[in-house]
Order: sequence, then structure tokens, then C-alpha cells
Amino acid sequence: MNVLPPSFGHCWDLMPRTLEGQITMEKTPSYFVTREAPARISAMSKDTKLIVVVRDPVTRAISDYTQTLSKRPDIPTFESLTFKNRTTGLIDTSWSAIQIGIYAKHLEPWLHHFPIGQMLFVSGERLISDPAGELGRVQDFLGLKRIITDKHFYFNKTKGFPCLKKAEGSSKPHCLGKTKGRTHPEIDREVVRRLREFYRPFNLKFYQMTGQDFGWDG
Ligand SMILES: Nc1ncnc2c1ncn2[C@@H]1O[C@H](COP(=O)(O)OS(=O)(=O)O)[C@@H](OP(=O)(O)O)[C@H]1O
Repeated sequence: MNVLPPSFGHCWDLMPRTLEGQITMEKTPSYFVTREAPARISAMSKDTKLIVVVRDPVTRAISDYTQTLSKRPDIPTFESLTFKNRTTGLIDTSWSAIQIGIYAKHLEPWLHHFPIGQMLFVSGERLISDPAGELGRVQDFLGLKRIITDKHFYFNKTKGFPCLKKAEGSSKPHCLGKTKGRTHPEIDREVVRRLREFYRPFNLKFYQMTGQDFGWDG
């Protein structure tokens, strides 16, 4: 997890200068789950627009595990890390791969500092099934003209994901790198079922808080 800079002044100093008509963006996945982040970002600029990309927390946990596995192939199985006690089905919520997917809990402190209308929740699933549609929402949210549309994407069968027809400043197609869109290991169906059951109430709360049904629960 990234450590945020200790002072807001320092935060500003790290940002590039923004000219009239420009938008400065910063992306750090860990902000959403960092307790101090909402107060610090709000103190830096309370007009900051916030974009959060979320996907089904069960798939997210498996994706997170797959990423760790790629760096440390000797870690225990996903199934054994999921449970504190497999017999009772008690889930280890202290495992970060599980903890991060409790979106309703992480969203709570942000709402003490930002109105919900200043936050956009992007569906990770729709980013794959309809990238132009989801980026249309992002452009609208940022008050930009819809420049990026369907025309910019094609589905790459080899990659199994949408890719750009032309990369920025190039005439060649561009897909995301090897670390995006990895094949996930097969996870025991009963473990997946238990995780779905675990996340359900948190997901429902999250749908309520955001006013969006992400469709992770059937
Ligand atoms: N177009 C396209 N190409 C490839 N991958 C795509 C795309 N759109 C979304 N995704 C999904 O993005 C997941 C990886 O994002 P990360 O979580 O690593 O992003 S981050 O940099 O940590 O924010 C990655 O997760 P994994 O499938 O687990 O690798 C993808 O499912």
C-alpha cells in the first residue's frame, strides 16, 4: 500500500502545474482504502473530483491473489488464505485481498468529506464489456466533450480484452500490458459461493450508497 505524503503542501508540490483548460489527474488504487486519504485530499482541494473503479469483490480478490502469485509463486492457495477456519467457514477479513472488496466500508469516510455527486463509480465489468460507454460517463463527469467513443476500440481476441485501435501519438493498435488481464487460477466453487455470501450485504449497502446496482449479486 502506498504511503501518502505527510503534508498537503507537499502533495501540491508533487502535482504538475495546471493551466487554464487543463485537468490534472492522479491515480493511486490504494487511496480508496486509506483512512487518511479523504481528509488529506479534501484539505488539499475540496473540489477534487474522485473516480473509483470497482469490480465484483470476489473476482477482485482472485485478481489480487493472482497478482501476488505472479511475484511469489510459493504462497499458500487462495482457498487456504480465504478462511480463518475452513470448517466453520469463517472468512479472514484481515487478508487484504478480502478486506479491499468491502467497498461500503471504505466509501463511508469519503462521504464525510465529499458529496456523493463529486464521486464517480466506474464499473470494472462494463469497462471490459463496453469501454466506450463507461468512458463516456467519465468524460461527462469531468465536463469534457465525448472525444473517446466506440471508434477508438476493437476487441482483441488474443488478449481477450478491448484494446485501442491507435495508441496515443502512434498509428499502431495498443492493448494493456501482460500484467493486466492475467488468467486466474480455478478456485474451489464452494469457496467462491461462501465469498459471494460474505460480500452480499456489503455489496447491497454499496449499491444503496452509490445509487448504482453493479449487478454482482445475481
Ligand atoms: N482493456 C483491458 N485490458 C486488460 N485488462 C483490463 C481491461 N479492462 C479492464 N481490465 C481489467 O483490469 C485489471 C487490472 O487492473 P489493475 O487492478 O491491475 O489496475 S491497477 O493498476 O491496480 O489500478 C485486470 O484484472 P485481471 O484480469 O485480474 O488481470 C483486467 O480484468
